[in-house]
Amino acid sequence: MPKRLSATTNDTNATTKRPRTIPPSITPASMQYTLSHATGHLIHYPSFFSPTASPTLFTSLRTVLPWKTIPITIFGRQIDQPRQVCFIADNNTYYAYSGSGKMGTMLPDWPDALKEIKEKVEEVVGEKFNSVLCNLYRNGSDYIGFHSDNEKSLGPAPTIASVSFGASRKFVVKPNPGGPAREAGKLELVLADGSLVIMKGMMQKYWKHAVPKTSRKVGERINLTFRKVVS
Ligand SMILES: O=C(O)CCC(=O)C(=O)O
Ligand SMILES: [Fe+2]
Repeated sequence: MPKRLSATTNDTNATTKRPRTIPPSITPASMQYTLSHATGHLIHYPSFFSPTASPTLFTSLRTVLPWKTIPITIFGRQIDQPRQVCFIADNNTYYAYSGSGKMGTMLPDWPDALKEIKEKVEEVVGEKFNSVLCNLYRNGSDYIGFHSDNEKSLGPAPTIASVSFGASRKFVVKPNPGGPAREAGKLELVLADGSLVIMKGMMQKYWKHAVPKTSRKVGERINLTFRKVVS
């Protein structure tokens, strides 16, 4: 019998068989999820940035970052991504994902707000990042479909730190059908303003994640995914 999702907060250790939705009202310092057979690891800090710091950071990132609608090529066809993005990285660091083409930094220097966030995140993660892929979800129609951030350039077990500002959106994690975690359930989190999610270990190999569309009337959301491109 495979082990199911186990969720560990600061003082509880719970195992569940059903998909879990963690409402944003439950805000311990961190919630850790070991995703079946230790095939992946997800740590959720529902309120990593304070409610006073987050709106200022949102405004700064919304203004300073060069948001773009970037077409991707899927099966030879070009389509616009259903959100705006931008990529900021150290010089000579390049990244490409599912048909995006090779991207270099879209600004010559890291903006102060981004530098401040990166340093705070690096401190808790205990690793350094050299790039960030930023997403702007303009409303509930913007989304990111199920995918893994499993590009070779990130190495075999990448650590990705994902920070969210603005509107709360659902973040869904599910196991790959053929993988060792296939019998585990879905995990659903609500990623609120100021939250941090760290994904590491075999997360990108055996699991997929998504931010689905919503018919709820939601405002803008900015998400930053800090990454370390290794090759
Ligand atoms: O918006 C999010 O929370 C997830 C973004 C994401 O998965 C990605 O950029 O790879
Ligand atoms: Fe992702």
